[in-house]
Amino acid sequence: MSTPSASSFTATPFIGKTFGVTVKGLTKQFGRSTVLRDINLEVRPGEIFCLMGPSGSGKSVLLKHIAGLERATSGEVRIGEHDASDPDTRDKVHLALVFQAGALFNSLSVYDNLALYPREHRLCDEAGIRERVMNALSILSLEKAVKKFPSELSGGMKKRVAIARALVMEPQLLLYDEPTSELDPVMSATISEIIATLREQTAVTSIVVTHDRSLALSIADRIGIIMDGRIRALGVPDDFRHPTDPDIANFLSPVIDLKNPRFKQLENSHE
Ligand SMILES: Nc1ncnc2c1ncn2[C@@H]1O[C@H](COP(=O)(O)OP(=O)(O)OP(=O)(O)O)[C@@H](O)[C@H]1O
Repeated sequence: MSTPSASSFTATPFIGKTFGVTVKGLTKQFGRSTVLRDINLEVRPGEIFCLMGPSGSGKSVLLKHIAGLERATSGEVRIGEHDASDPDTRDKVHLALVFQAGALFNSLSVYDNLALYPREHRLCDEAGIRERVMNALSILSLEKAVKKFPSELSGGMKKRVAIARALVMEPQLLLYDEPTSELDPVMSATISEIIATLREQTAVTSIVVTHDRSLALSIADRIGIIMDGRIRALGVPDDFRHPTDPDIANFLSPVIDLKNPRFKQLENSHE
């Protein structure tokens, strides 16, 4: 299988304008549970910002607010000068999401998965759609997969198709939710390289929710760590190589203690 590398593809710069994201005093409650607590954050135009944190800490909920898929209990999210929760913002900002599971339609070929958005939004005629789709597939070295169906693809190829589908939308803001989950280290490194190269070549602002420490340390301009609904640490990758905060250190390099009584409890729960 051919895997793309930074040097093996060239992206056409899509759209000159790119947007930053401002999160101000964002709090989100679901019923009685407070999931985000007074989040303040600035993602700069053209930046790769990696958002990390333990499971359940609120990363995906924050990403959904940026995508306009959740309404804040209080506070606000702005994309450039536009309110992220205003449905009209989607007409003004080309925003694309790369979801955890790839979210491809199994009944559609790779080509039709990519063509769906421009067809539904009547962005151009079929010849224009073909050009966009083939350009995105070539950027991700996926030309040979054009007629395949998602069930015929490996996990890494599905992630690349999901990124290609996002590119067809000519995004000015790209939101990735766990782009390397369930991938082996080589494919994870390839996806990281693709995210970095796309940003380099198209200047797209990229927000990446990830558990992948090596992805964040290798490609992020800045990293934010969210714990219990709050931004607990914010900095450049070098700040996180030898963290002094014990909670951050333990999150990034957990020490596994097999004598921990929790393991005994887990064992007993399976008896
Ligand atoms: N629609 C919802 N209704 C109620 N609770 C929700 C809803 N969406 C998320 N939550 C809760 O909000 C909390 C944070 O969820 P979120 O998906 O943001 O976590 P996460 O940090 O992305 O976790 P993971 O790394 O496991 O994906 C969780 O306790 C989750 O159960």
